[in-house]
Amino acid sequence: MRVFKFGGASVRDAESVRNAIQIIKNEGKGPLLIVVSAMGKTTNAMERVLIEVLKNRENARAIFKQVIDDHLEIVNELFEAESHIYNEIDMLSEQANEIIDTGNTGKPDYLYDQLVPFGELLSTKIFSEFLKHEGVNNQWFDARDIIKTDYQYKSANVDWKRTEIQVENTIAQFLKNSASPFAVTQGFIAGADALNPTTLGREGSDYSASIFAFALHAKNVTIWKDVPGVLNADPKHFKETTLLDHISYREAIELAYYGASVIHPKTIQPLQNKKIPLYVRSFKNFNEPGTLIDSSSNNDETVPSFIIRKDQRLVSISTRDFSFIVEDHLSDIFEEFARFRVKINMMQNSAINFSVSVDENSFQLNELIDELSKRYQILYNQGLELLTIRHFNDEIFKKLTSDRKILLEQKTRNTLRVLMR
Ligand SMILES: Nc1ncnc2c1ncn2[C@@H]1O[C@H](COP(=O)(O)OP(=O)(O)O)[C@@H](O)[C@H]1O
Ligand SMILES: N[C@@H](CC(=O)OP(=O)(O)O)C(=O)O
Repeated sequence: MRVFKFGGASVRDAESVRNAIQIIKNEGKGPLLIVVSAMGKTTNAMERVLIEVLKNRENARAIFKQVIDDHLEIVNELFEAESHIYNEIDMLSEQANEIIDTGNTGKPDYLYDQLVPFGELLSTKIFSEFLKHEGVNNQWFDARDIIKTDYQYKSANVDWKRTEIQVENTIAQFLKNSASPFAVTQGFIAGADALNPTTLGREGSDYSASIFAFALHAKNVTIWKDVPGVLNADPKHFKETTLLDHISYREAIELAYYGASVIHPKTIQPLQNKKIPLYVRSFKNFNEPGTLIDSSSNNDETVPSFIIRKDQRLVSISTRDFSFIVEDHLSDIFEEFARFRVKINMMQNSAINFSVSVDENSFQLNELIDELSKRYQILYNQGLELLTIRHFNDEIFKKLTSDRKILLEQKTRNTLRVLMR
């Protein structure tokens, strides 16, 4: 049993959908679960719909209509006019419009999880139908009924026991018994119960693929990307990059955690727990082997890797009365970060000061700072970059930081991190 995951870029238009189907046909045999994200930038558009539902319903309807029109444009290129897919899209459109019309009473995060999943529902209906159209019979599954979570809307936590039971009773049974063992489902979306859908956090479809693989005891997982595999740096920031053809789970989880956005950071743990290999491969050059991630760490240290997080804010939190920053203060400060859900990318403390680097666009950052300002003196620097180098050497470090002003620096045996202007 294998799992494939196609992200937004790999299904962003009719040609990409055709290409993805070609990959499935090329790679051949089932049993195969195919996890698909929303097409292109649909999730961003659905987030705009949500913002407007809370402000101006007419605008919300107009933005959602554009989402539907964009999907219909793709459908028109893929299917004949009498295809059943048009009814499916009408049905989804009606359901979403009903939420748009009635749904601004709940809390925003709850409403988010009601509405934003329509991106994935639309893409998977189209994908599954076109796969059939191209001769690969398959079954569509609604991940909201299968991946079970708690009620933490927008970044729900998986309930592994319930999820394993649901996967076994649905997708696993189907894949074991079907003459054409191909299943299609959504990434990113899940459900707390039958009436309350949830989502796993932005870009969470890689994680979905790994949850399904865990529950299915899959032989391996392949995530198809617009890059040749995991590179030693993001090609959007670095001109010259090297493919990491084989790295360990440990190396992959570190790279993802520091911000190598090619893999969602939560993806690795479930796979590592069951020793399921993960392949990251190019959907453009789908005959290339890409990157293999498994238990072997033999090649981890051969190439230095670079990760840049832009738009960082360094927040310095000091006691007002010159008392030491000790455990009481730290636990108070961490509690506030957790309450406002602001993620710390780097931290350092001194006698009376605790400094953290956070993403400038963290959702409730200003609210957090207002709260902390009631008890501490807060200073900050904006417009910074956080550079992480795995397996660094002095020459590389000097080259990348020579003309920069460094505000914070941390070094461990394998990792060097600098926050700089
Ligand atoms: N170390 C890295 N290696 C490869 N790609 C990286 C790396 N770091 C960041 N990326 C970026 O990740 C992108 C692919 O991930 P993403 O856009 O999330 O895929 P999808 O949404 O299709 O699943 C690439 O286009 C690339 O710019
Ligand atoms: N569609 C969701 C989930 C996801 O993972 O998408 P992608 O695989 O395109 O990053 C998002 O954009 O956040």
